[in-house]
Amino acid sequence: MTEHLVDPRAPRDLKAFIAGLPKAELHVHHVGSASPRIVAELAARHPDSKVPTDPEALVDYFTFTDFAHFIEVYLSVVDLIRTPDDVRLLTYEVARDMARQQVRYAELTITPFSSTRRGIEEQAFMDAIEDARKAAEADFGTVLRWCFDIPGEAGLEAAEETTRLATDDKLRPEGLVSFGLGGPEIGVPRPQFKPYFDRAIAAGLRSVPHAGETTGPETVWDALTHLRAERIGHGTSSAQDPKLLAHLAEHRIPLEVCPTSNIATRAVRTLDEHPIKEFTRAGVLVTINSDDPPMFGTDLNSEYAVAARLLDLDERGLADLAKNAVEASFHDEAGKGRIKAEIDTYTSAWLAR
Ligand SMILES: O=C(O)c1cccc(C(=O)CC[C@H]2O[C@@H](n3cnc4c(=O)[nH]cnc43)[C@H](O)[C@@H]2O)c1
Ligand SMILES: [Zn+2]
Repeated sequence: MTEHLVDPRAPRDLKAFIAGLPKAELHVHHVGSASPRIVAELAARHPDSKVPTDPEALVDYFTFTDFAHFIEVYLSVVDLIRTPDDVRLLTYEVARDMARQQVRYAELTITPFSSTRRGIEEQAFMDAIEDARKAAEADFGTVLRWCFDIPGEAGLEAAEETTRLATDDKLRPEGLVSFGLGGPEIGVPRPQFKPYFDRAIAAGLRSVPHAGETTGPETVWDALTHLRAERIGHGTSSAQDPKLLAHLAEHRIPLEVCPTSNIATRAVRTLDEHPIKEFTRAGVLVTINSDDPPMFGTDLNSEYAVAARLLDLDERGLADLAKNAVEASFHDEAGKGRIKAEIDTYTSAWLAR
């Protein structure tokens, strides 16, 4: 599956290099990572769902007219996750798919509000993700960490619930490192979430809201000013504001760039028009991510191949890109050092062949 998804325009050797390159992923959604294999298994458990299980039909189902349509389809897949065992299966199998792509570390964005409001008991939800996290690390060697995000469109009730789940000492899972804000941006101003981000940050979580995916650069400024963002999810429209690009570069605020996602949700018209090159030219730290890979017909390896083409990168350039993600992650310093050393060893061995 991974092989045919890699950008067919990337030189063949570069594809093989990417496939073996140790990687970290910082922007990837839990439910949005459910592969056709996982969706089929969940749908078999809950046959009343309208989500097709046939992979051919899924390709059509995962073709979006706009961002609102994407969220509608996304929530129909959320409806397939009904029990703690569904949560565990999804999480563990997503880690298996990541390990196949040599992902050593991933921060998975989870929306606990969507699950608890659908009736999954909160402690059982936390136990399921933690159980899967530990099993995935033991079985596949992939380290998982969590970002709990507020589904902004669901309002302040969702913000309150997400903050409570993320900061309650008894509930808060060990793997939780960050706090986010997802869903549509239009009509969902960032500043209203300041009190919730303040509480999450006070509890030791890092701030990583989505911003500038479907609205302009002012949303990115809001995320920086009001939500004290340490990284920006997407930040695509930052390219429209040179002062903002300079600020991101100066303050080393990384962007979590997800090129194919931006095309699939029609935030950007074509890959060739994607502003990633403007980001690197301005000195902004760019990380490459897949967002909701099966829904967008991609995977992390394909996104690296896209980046190689758009940024004209060779193997060393790709290795630097992979190291950017490790550097921008919230992994501990020892863990970061191990993955960066592995990237260097792999790259040197590849180039010495
Ligand atoms: O769960 C609900 O009942 C609910 C009610 C109202 C609104 C929502 C949402 O807006 C959920 C959004 C959902 O989308 C996830 N997501 C996945 N990919 C992206 C992305 O590229 N940009 C923004 N959000 C994204 C997000 O994590 C939320 O889980 C839910
Ligand atoms: Zn996202």
